[in-house]
Amino acid sequence: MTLADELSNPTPAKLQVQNVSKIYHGARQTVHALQDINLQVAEGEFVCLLGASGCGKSTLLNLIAGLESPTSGAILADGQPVTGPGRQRMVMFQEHALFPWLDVISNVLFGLNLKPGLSDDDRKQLAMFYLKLVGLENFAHANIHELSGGMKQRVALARALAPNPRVLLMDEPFAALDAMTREQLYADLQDIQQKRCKTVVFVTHNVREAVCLGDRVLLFSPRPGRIQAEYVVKLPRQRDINDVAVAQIASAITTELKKHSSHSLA
Ligand SMILES: Nc1ncnc2c1ncn2[C@@H]1O[C@H](COP(=O)(O)OP(=O)(O)OP(=O)(O)O)[C@@H](O)[C@H]1O
Repeated sequence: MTLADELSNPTPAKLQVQNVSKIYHGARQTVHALQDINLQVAEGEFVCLLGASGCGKSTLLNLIAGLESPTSGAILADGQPVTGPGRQRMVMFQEHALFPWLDVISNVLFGLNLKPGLSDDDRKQLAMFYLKLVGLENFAHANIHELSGGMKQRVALARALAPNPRVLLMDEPFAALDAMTREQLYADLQDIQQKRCKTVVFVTHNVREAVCLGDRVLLFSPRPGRIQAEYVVKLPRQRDINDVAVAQIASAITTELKKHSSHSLA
């Protein structure tokens, strides 16, 4: 590679979404879920996808995860086309999706099955490391049904983190939790993301949540989903969702949203 090539080819973004459209052909109707989405996410960046219900946020997340394929366009991770799920891109959903017949540590160990070359003892130590990171080291052998909703989401977070993915794809992971539990998880997630340098794409329809967490907030238009506006949030971390500065930016975004959408957002 020549110097000119080097200069004209900066390090590729961690994630690239290039002219992506997604159309679902159902038995009764065709849904144009996404249209001409272009997006670059840098390594270590926290990007929030914000928009009303049905505007295609989860669809985009699933495409980035490799769980679905775009109708047109391409998705690249580390410069390589995404053709299916990979252990560098772990997904966390609103519902914890834990295995109820396994205890807490076994659920986290399940995530480690994706990681080759480790002894059983290494895996157990790693699982305990991640349980400690999410504050559940004393619940390693608890049954899933013994945990609160917030604790279940913490186990799901530990399971997603355990294979040490570079990218976390989170689809409204805290939506079902009470406000206080959510606030604690906002703090923990920011801490983990910064310390472990994760790239995060986070779907939400909660404007304050997006501003509290995101380095960038991408506002989606209603169907077909397009990126309608982009907000760079320059507030220092750790951010608190109750900060006045967070509320002010959220309020400006909400005003913008109301201009373009008849749907209401939190
Ligand atoms: N597998 C599918 N088959 C057919 N249509 C689908 C499928 N998945 C999503 N859709 C449609 O695509 C559109 C976008 O859905 P998507 O779930 O991505 O929106 P969303 O912004 O994440 O919504 P919400 O905030 O309610 O989760 C919706 O109209 C939905 O009905």
